[in-house]
Amino acid sequence: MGATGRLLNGNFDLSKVLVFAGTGNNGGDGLAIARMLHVRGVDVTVMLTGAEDHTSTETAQQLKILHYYQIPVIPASTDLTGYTTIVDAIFGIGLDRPVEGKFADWINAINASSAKVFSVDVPSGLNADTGEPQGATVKATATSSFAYAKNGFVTDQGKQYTGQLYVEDIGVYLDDHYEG
Ligand SMILES: NC(=O)C1=CN([C@@H]2O[C@H](COP(=O)(O)OP(=O)(O)OC[C@H]3O[C@@H](n4cnc5c(N)ncnc54)[C@H](O)[C@@H]3O)[C@@H](O)[C@H]2O)[C@@H](O)CC1
Ligand SMILES: [K+]
Repeated sequence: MGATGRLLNGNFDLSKVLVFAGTGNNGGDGLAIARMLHVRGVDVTVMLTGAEDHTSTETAQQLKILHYYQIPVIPASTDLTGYTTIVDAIFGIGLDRPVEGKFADWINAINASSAKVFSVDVPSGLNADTGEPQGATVKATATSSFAYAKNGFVTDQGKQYTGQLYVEDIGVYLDDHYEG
């Protein structure tokens, strides 16, 4: 079952969903989830942490598709009133420095909201290798991790951030190798 399936499994109130997306590929995964929820009739809004013309190639492609579907894409904000589920797609394994400033404000707002939080690949702000928070870090209700459970998710500290952990098969494995 993919990440979207975890959201559709009945444990999340999907009356009004917010996808909080970064401009890297983790955000792109969030945008793909937004589209899949939209085509299933879910009311979904996307908040983007940066400018639309400063996204990764994959994320730019996903944005184009969202615009085709007329899914609302608005600037990131700390006003999260009314959302029943928040999909956290700000940072994944590309986190490379502590989370500060407006990113910390957004993550603190996500943690303070009454919505359930579903993290894409990694709870944003968590160092996936060590399980240590790098500044403000999302505390998820559940996390769908792609391909394998990161080392940091099995530490006592890491588990406090991932919530229920799912591992999604995306067709890549740790022992993949090529013989040529
Ligand atoms: N690598 C792979 O094989 C795959 C990656 N995928 C997705 O791609 C993600 C990784 O994507 P990326 O490498 O684009 O990285 P991310 O999307 O995790 O984040 C990278 C962006 O965040 C910025 N950033 C990092 N730390 C920051 C901080 N503390 N404050 C502000 N900005 C910060 C970086 O400058 C960069 O712009 C994975 O977590 C996963 O969701 C999946 O789509 C499947 C395959
Ligand atoms: K994330």
